[in-house]
Amino acid sequence: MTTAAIIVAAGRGTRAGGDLPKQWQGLAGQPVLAHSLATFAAAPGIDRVLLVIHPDDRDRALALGSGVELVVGGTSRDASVRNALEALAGSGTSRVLIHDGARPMLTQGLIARLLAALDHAPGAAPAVAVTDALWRGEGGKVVGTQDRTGLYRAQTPQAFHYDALLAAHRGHPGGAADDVEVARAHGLDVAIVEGDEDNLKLTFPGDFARAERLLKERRGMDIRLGNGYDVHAFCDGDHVWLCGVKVPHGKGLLGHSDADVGMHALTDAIYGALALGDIGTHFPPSDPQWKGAASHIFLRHAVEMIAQHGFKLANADVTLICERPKIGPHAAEMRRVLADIMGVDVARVSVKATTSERLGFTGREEGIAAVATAALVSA
Ligand SMILES: Nc1ccn([C@@H]2O[C@H](COP(=O)(O)OP(=O)(O)OP(=O)(O)O)[C@@H](O)[C@H]2O)c(=O)n1
Ligand SMILES: C[C@](O)(CO)[C@H](O)COP(=O)(O)O
Repeated sequence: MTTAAIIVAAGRGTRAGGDLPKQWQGLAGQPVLAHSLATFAAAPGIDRVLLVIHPDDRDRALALGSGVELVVGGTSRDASVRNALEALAGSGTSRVLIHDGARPMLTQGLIARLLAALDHAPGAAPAVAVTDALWRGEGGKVVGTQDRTGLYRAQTPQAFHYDALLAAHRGHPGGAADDVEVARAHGLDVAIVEGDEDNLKLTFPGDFARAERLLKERRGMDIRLGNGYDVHAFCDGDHVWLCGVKVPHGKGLLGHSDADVGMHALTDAIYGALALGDIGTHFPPSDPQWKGAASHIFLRHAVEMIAQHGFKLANADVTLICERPKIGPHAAEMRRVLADIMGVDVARVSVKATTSERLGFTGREEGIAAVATAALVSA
């Protein structure tokens, strides 16, 4: 039995506003769509995932990574679903789950309930019973009440036997609100499965804040720790750059960039906490544009990555290892500069130093080493 998930994401999200269609806007550090894609990708019983996109969004969709099959959508939701169903024709698909890309909060539990329900019905869809009183309104006044008995709020994913839903779509004139409407027009029974109050559809701008709150609650506290280590050799010169501060010294530090060993270690600690490689991954030394570059460019990039991945910096600790120059007189300024670049309170940034008791390359004053730790917490 082959089961495909179809995520419809070809709409323009006009009611939600924003610079991008709602399904491509950021939510907890990722595009909205990435949340439901990840849930389907990890769900037992789901064999394929098709993402239905607007032609303008192809590059964004490709950037989501491999494993997702792209289908171009139509000018209405039901046309978008139909395109994906047709793309599956002849593939041996037996069951399909149709999901709004604008509903990032779906759970594997809901997917499992729907698949189980398909054993007993050609269609199954989640819904939440209406619990509030219902009114009719006119001109800002209540003009009547509506019996709420037997009323439900429809959600997605909506699950069907594939052949039956394809036939239903082929026979439908268009204009349906959802696939349950299309299926019922074709005479299919659709079982109501317990929905999830949190499985909201992002429709208006305010819905993003609610989804963000719910996702944070669901994830709980996530803590990431990274370490960084760097060494630069001394060369001729009259100053060194350490943690963003120009320190007068009888030698300079040799490096492709400004050789700020402390800032490099800190930058690598942040990349490490996010499992994003190191400075060389993002700013290859083979690339001449980074020759002599100020290291705050690297640190700023790493800090941008923190926010993009849904974290914030809890604290950072840098230790410089050298006999000279003496760091103590500059440590407060170094902390201030680093905190400023990272946009955090200076109390969250520590810079300290140690000698290596004249042992090793730092003891022989051949160079300076630095180690750093960065702790990130979910934002
Ligand atoms: N031509 C369309 C229209 C809608 N959808 C998708 O259907 C889902 C539910 O639709 P809705 O919330 O109405 O999204 P939009 O049409 O994008 O929103 P709006 O009506 O505010 O423009 C969304 O994931 C949307 O991307 C689609 O794939 N193709
Ligand atoms: C399919 C749906 O999500 C069910 O609630 C909904 O009908 C689609 O969104 P729209 O706002 O009605 O276009």
